Amino acid sequence: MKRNISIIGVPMDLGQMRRGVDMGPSAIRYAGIVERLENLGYDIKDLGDIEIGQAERVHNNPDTNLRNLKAVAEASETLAGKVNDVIGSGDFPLIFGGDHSIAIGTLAGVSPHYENLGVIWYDAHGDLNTGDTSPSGNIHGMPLAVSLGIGHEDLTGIGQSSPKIKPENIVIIGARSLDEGERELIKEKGIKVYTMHEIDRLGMTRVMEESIDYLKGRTDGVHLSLDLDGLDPSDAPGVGTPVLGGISYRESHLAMEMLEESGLITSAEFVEVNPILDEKNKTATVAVALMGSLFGEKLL
Ligand SMILES: NC(=[NH2+])NCCC[C@H](N)C(=O)O
Ligand SMILES: [Mn+2]
Ligand SMILES: [Mn+2]
Repeated sequence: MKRNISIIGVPMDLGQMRRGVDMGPSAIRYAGIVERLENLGYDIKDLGDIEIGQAERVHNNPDTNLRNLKAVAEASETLAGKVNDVIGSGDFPLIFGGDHSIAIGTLAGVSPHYENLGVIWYDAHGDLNTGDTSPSGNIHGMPLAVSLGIGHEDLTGIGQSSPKIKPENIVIIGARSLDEGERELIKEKGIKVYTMHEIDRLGMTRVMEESIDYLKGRTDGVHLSLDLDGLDPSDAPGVGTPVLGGISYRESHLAMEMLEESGLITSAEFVEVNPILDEKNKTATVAVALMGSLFGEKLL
């Protein structure tokens, strides 16, 4: 892992309807992320939060089924530029959400730097909806589709080119809630998914070994997009769309440690921490602990 990390906070809550997820970046900082990483010997630059337009927090647009499209698209463009600059400067970009719609901007900023960008999508959901398939109109359920070049052009058109990633370079881990259109897309594109079924059956060790092996051979950089709702709600209660039966805290630590050992990860984001829904900042604290493991924290 690179020794210099630049942090970008994205207080985005327009990709979904629950208030409070815009306070995620503050909660993660309050839980001590900077000191935690500095203690591991990293040089941290906290670039602060990007500004989110509060413009039209509205009802759904019936033509597109995309809530707050304009404001989400603008923030994504800004984030893409910042992430692009961070990688250009040689630093490791570490992004704090905010809801998962921010991955549209993150991946738009990361992708120009790699021929074959890999993505690990650690999430209860596929986030593979479009306006046509989404049951909610919430853009946080769409970023992975957008990054594949599927969806509204105001979103797929962000950054320098589209698509940002190829379907064969994606691994989804922790899925247990997929909409019909998402299931179809996964089959059509042959996206590799480890659902909770595989995690139960194979164990997290094997899931991560296989994921790492799979991505190692075909990618020249791997982005980790970790939605805290990938974890079980008992370990990460402060999320807007919790789904029972998730990945445990322990399994998640193991996953982060194995990623660290692999040396594969070149950028990362931690999203969907919602302090209003949380219990004493537990979810932000879990996020910080997982980042500790991802960046090499060891007991002995
Ligand atoms: N990033 C997330 N938490 N996404 C949840 C998405 C839920 C549902 N699939 C939807 O499209 O609305
Ligand atoms: Mn999710
Ligand atoms: Mn998600």
